[in-house]
Amino acid sequence: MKLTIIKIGGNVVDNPTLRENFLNDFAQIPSPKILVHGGGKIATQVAVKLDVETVMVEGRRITDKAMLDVVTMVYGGLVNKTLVAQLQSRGVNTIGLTGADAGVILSKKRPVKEIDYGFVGDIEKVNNAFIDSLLKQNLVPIFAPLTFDKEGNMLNTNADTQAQAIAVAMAKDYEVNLVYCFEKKGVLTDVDDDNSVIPELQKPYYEQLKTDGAIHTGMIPKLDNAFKAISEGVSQVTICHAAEVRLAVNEGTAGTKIV
Ligand SMILES: Nc1ncnc2c1ncn2[C@@H]1O[C@H](COP(=O)(O)OP(=O)(O)O)[C@@H](O)[C@H]1O
Ligand SMILES: CC(=O)N[C@@H](CCC(=O)OP(=O)(O)O)C(=O)O
Repeated sequence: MKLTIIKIGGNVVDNPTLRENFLNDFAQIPSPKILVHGGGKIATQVAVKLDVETVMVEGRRITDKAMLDVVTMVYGGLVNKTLVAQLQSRGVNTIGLTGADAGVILSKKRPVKEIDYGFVGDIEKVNNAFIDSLLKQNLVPIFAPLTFDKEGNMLNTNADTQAQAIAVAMAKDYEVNLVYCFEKKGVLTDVDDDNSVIPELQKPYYEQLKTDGAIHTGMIPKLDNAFKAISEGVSQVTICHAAEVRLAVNEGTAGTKIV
């Protein structure tokens, strides 16, 4: 059986037009389906208001106790519950979850090496049977990028990684189609030119573009996760513009396909 897993990033969540159109499209995608959201941009804005400094290293947020409080409020509360309500109004029976709810995504606090990331979690286990039980009740799970550990901590977890881990876990029982939606038309050879979409991306070309500096910043962890998903049993992985999500899901003709 097919399962569609869509990830949306902070630039989509934070843009009213993009978000509204995306939610209309998401509502039309056949179930079973899962939504994973980010929200890094909103967390940074709220942190400014609360006088908490944002530090990012290689696309990951250094999460001290004050920042953990911010991301728990923003991802687990504001963003997650707003998306739940907005999809409910479109007739989609959503249930919003962090990884701590029902113990669905267990993590380990990232060990301190050269860098102390603070309360950042590396995923150890996804309870795919629990997620499956939600899907079998015709619910649509919406995951916030938060996990938990056995010591009672909430942990901040990159949303691209969370989507990959959920997709890999669900691939045991489903033919999973994982779609990363963001604000560009796909993986580009020139990041400033939306007409330079790479239709199909293989690992060697990715490595070359990375070396050349054409692929950088947030696209690197996204692609590392995309290739991991494909190598661990996910049937299809696409990176595309949020406005093209239905094309990507229904026709497989939008954005960049990872092969
Ligand atoms: N070759 C590339 N093609 C497209 N985007 C790229 C590329 N290289 C770097 N990027 C950057 O990666 C960003 C996407 O990563 P990120 O900001 O983490 O997305 P999200 O928040 O949606 O997960 C784009 O906004 C773009 O600035
Ligand atoms: C550990 C870590 O970096 N977590 C991310 C989680 C949010 C996220 O991934 O949001 P986007 O998809 O919008 O980038 C962060 O706090 O920024």
